[in-house]
Amino acid sequence: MTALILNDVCKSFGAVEVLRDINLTVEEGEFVVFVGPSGCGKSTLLRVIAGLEDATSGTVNIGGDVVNAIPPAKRGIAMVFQSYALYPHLSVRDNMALGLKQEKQPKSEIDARVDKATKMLDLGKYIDRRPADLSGGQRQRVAIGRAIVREPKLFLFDEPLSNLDAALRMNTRIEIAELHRTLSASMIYVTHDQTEAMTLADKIVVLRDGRVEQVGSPMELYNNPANQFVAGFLGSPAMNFLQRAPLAIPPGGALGVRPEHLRLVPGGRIKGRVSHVERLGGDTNLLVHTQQEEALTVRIFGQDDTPVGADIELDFEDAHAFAFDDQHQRVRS
Ligand SMILES: Nc1ncnc2c1ncn2[C@@H]1O[C@H](COP(=O)(O)OP(=O)(O)OP(=O)(O)O)[C@@H](O)[C@H]1O
Repeated sequence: MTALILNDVCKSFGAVEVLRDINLTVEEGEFVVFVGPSGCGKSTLLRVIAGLEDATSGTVNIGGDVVNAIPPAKRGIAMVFQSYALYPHLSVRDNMALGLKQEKQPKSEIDARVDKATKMLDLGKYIDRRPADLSGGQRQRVAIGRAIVREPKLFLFDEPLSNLDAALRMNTRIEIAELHRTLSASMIYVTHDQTEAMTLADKIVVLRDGRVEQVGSPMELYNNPANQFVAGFLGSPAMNFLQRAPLAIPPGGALGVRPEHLRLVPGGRIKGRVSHVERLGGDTNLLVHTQQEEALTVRIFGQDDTPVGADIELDFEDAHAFAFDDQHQRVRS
């Protein structure tokens, strides 16, 4: 059974079109990430799937049923928000159990599901605490636990890690990936963080201005971007785009080369001067001002002692370069 099918979903707020003709399928057990810049419509799309917003047109099909007219609580989904949305006066246990109590599930069933989620998320020590007595990461685990006990057909995550610091974000990201493996559940996850998208997704949906730019596995999008926007959005440091390139490109177009594909090579086709160096320990990023008056980034694996101001020569394998036309679409040779 397919977990979700969106057919021509549009959403406007008044005269403002926020989502345009979204078509998308999420297979059973798939982890799908919506990614895109701020304001592109990621959260609105998730809220339309959840039923927190109505689609202006188009259909939302969850687990085989068109749910446009069905309220959120009856859609078989569970949502985890950035803000946790826990009840402050309830304990961890009661926060997790509340939805099941409202569904009038028998007490033995509620206890069994809450115990299972508590073990899965290692929340045993905190079970009687209130949210105010938990860290941000623990609160988010409770919010995830509350979703798990519902045993939904589809999990929806709206930037769940945004309020956590970097180390905790990474740990919680790994926990979410493990959870997905354990539960084999269908999950949709919204983020503007491309690392989360790349590491968690079976399938990434890149959105821009309310439209789907490209859908594919992380490596498909990385290795085979359909256009300049996707090419520049995924990858850190971002892909370089050269207008005055050492290879033939369409008039008004650009040549994309990822920073890790540029090499310092005596006699290389690109000549420039190092304007800044970022030494990250494991990697070194050189910012280079080329003789063609373009700026680019070179990523060198490991430590490198090239100083600021050095004149350097760079090159890349032609197979690693992407050509884009003046409409920013990929040109395949
Ligand atoms: N209730 C609303 N009324 C009017 N406009 C809205 C409403 N909700 C969202 N928008 C607009 O819709 C657009 C998409 O917003 P949305 O929150 O879905 O973007 P997003 O991609 O999730 O952004 P972010 O990453 O910043 O959270 C924005 O321009 C926003 O201002």
